[in-house]
Amino acid sequence: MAGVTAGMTDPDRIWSEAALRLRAEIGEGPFSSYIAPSSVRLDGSGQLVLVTPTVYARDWVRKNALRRMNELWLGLDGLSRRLDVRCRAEMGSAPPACAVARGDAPSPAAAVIPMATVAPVADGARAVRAAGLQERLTFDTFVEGQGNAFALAIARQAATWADGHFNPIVFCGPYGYGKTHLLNAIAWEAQRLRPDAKVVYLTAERFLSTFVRAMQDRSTAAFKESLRGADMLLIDDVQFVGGKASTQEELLSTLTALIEDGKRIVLSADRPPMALTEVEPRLRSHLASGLTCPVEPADRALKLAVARHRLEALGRLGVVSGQARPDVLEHLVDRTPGSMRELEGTVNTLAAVAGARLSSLTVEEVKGLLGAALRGGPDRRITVDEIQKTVADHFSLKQADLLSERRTRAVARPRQIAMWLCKQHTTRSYPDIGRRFGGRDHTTVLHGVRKVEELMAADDQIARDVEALTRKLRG
Ligand SMILES: Nc1ncnc2c1ncn2[C@@H]1O[C@H](COP(=O)(O)OP(=O)(O)OP(=O)(O)O)[C@@H](O)[C@H]1O
Repeated sequence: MAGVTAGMTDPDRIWSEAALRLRAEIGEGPFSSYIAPSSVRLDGSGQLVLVTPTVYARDWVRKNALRRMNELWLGLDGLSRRLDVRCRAEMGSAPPACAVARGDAPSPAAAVIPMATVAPVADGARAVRAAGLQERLTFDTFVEGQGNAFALAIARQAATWADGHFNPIVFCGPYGYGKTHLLNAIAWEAQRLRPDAKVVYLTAERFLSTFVRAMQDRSTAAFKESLRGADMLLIDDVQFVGGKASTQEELLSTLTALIEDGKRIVLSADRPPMALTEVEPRLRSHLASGLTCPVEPADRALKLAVARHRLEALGRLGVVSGQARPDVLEHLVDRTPGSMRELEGTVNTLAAVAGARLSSLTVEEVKGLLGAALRGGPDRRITVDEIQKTVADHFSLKQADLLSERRTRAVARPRQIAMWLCKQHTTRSYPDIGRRFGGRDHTTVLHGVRKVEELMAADDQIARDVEALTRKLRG
């Protein structure tokens, strides 16, 4: 995990690193067929795009690698940009990303990202370890506040491998307030303190998909071995194993084996373990047997501190210069409803539009620059009901259609969009959203949210619908 620079901005370097990891994960065959012949470029609107040689390759990437590629990219990119994928015929003669993203004049001679120089594939163990860890998420970048002070203290302690470590430690709390950040920070720090230890971080979804693939390939022994050799195992969003009996069983036996061997387990979930009703009781009680550590939603003071911190980090990367005025920061925070994730989005947008002018910007100018992005008032809460009504109205449906069993695309797609909006604009968990959509399972919601994320990158009409709905909801 060592040797990678935190918060890079040069698309060349980000892509070399992201591609290296992707190659280790998807294997040499698909990588050399679909990814290696592709290059990262900027389109006319400043969007970073992976350009594939053919339509077939584009569709393959979209279906099999885009999501993961974006996770890897986001983990490395100091500007939190996302990658789209298009085929060469759709792009015309867009310039290579490296020149434009740095703000240089686009140079026709600038090379596309040289895939041939991607370093050799990492060994399997390293790939498991590094998969999904984000360079930016360390203790240095985590801001302490009232709602997270206890969690931060426990996380720091866990990272030191101190004796008396509760096993497992479960960080729990609503979406977007720093659980993933803490798990990443623990993993980086623990690995820094004991470079020879095997620190394994993965999301529960990754646990699930890797396990399912291992069952299909009849390679579960290798899967078990890769996890059971861990000195510290961190699993993020553990609620997502709910409902899958064999995966839960596998997780339970992994946890028991590691705990018996005195290895460290750190998990995160959107609720306290005993409230994870979709998780099998034996696993649930194992999860609850260590220390449950809440990560509370941030108050205004913490949000202000995080916004300031983020702008300072962007300043160090040369994206902005100077500091924002305190009233500008307050305006930003008060007009950005939702979690830290939404706040980071607004801060990034401000940084991108303000650049060198940041310190001189007034609230009025920020309103002018970010108008549409900042319409949410300080006390405005968007509800699931409101989202359902707005979406139904937008697509000329009835609210009841969204809650019904109907699966035709004309109903299913708006339903998925409504689910995605609920995840973005409310603090409700996946199971909670599922219940509000006619008692659907949380995996259906997760699938819907993912689908919309994929479609937004691939389908302009969906992106426009989502944008229009977001505008309507923000009022
Ligand atoms: N205290 C904090 N200091 C700095 N950044 C923070 C803090 N809390 C959250 N963030 C940032 O907010 C974003 C969302 O946080 P994170 O992904 O850790 O949330 P989460 O609780 O894991 O959400 P989910 O349940 O969806 O996984 C991240 O980019 C993270 O760096």
